[in-house]
Amino acid sequence: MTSPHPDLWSAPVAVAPLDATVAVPGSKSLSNRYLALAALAAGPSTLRSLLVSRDTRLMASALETLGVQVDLGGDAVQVTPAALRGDVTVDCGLAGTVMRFLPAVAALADGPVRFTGDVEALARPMGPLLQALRALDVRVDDDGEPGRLPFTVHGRGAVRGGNVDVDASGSSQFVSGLLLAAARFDQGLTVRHTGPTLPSLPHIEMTVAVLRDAGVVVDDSRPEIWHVEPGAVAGRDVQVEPDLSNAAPFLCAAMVAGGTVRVPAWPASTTQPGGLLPDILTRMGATVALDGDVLSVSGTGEVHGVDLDLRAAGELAPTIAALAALADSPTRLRGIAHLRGHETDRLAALAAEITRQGGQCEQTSDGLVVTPRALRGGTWRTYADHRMATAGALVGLRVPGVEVEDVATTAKTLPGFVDLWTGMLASADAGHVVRDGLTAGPTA
Ligand SMILES: O=C(O)C1=C[C@@H](OP(=O)(O)O)[C@@H](O)[C@H](O)C1
Ligand SMILES: C=C(OP(=O)(O)O)C(=O)O
Repeated sequence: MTSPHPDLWSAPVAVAPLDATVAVPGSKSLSNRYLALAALAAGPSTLRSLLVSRDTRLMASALETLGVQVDLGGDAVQVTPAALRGDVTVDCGLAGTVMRFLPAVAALADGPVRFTGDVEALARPMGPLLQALRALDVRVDDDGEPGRLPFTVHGRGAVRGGNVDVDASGSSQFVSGLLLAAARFDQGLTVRHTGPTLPSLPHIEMTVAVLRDAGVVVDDSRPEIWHVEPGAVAGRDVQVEPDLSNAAPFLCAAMVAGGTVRVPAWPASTTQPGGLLPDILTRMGATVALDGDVLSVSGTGEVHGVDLDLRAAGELAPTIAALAALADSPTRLRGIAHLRGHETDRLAALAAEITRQGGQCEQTSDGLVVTPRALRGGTWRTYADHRMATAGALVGLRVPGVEVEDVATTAKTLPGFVDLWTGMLASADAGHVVRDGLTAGPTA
């Protein structure tokens, strides 16, 4: 869609019920875990259907900078581990999975590793992770404001490990980032969460599952305590699941426009928080069915409000909030105070943009209340946040005149978003699968 303003994308309005099958590229969270772990493994890995997006390219480049060989070309990504070298700089961009997963890896390098990132990344919380590393006798220098990017981790080739406390109420990634490297610490590691709330538990369970699949022994039998035994990480040949959080706006499109959207290769079981979508969307009025490995969501255009604790799946909040703005009753989203430290302050951003369209959306201490109102269209700002962009596209399906600012920000996790979205609107299925052609290897 063209817009009179070069930085604005005119979100297309749905003019007929949808009938589309959309192949969503690989999971960002799984892709970056597999990459980081493959770099620490005892042998090479083959990663199939890995997501190729800004966040995974940043991870791959960072690992290459540290001396690991990562071949992103071809049908499958090959990773050949090596001794990690220091005296390098890692660009984290805006990727939480890079800025939180690689500091503990960098502690195993043979010299200083400086971490930098986008200007928006400088606001994201890092303190509890850096404190935990210091408690493990890893030297970390603040190169700017304490507890934020940029900082330098002084790798010494080895980390003692042992026990460490971390307050992960700001991000589950602090726990995941410690656990991912822990098998390579001399004594392994026991991590205990000390904060008042723990967001995104499925993402921690994902870390544990990925470690176990690589032969690492993890004890997670005690609540909010994880123990990783020291030992070798096995190189692996893995198939990456599609990104279920990125599937969310497409599935929600069927609810807004009416009709059906199908996503193939839906996993039978998953640690991705998007696994909660069938239940959430059913509560909001969708008809959801799993036929083999194809998830289909059908809607009538009628959407119901919900009262939802999204603590486990905060990543879904922008999509659900946009959907809620088009509902027939109010929605309350709870348990997501930590979204204030995501790509942007997502609670403020969602409240501002829904309000700018004529809607009503108020922040609470730990979430949002969305009260549906007739929307009028207008500029939808995105604040460098990929999920704000896809949320704007969803609103635009129903509301004429929504102009999404910097839709290119979707490249963080879904570079083919605009083509997939317009392909979904153009498709009258007949077995045709809308895909982006960017993912390494087959997606379905
Ligand atoms: O570990 C991961 O892959 C992620 C964990 C979550 O982070 P928070 O716990 O900071 O919300 C999630 O929101 C993010 O998109 C990905
Ligand atoms: C919070 C997110 O990303 P990150 O991995 O950068 O934290 C997200 O993708 O919604």
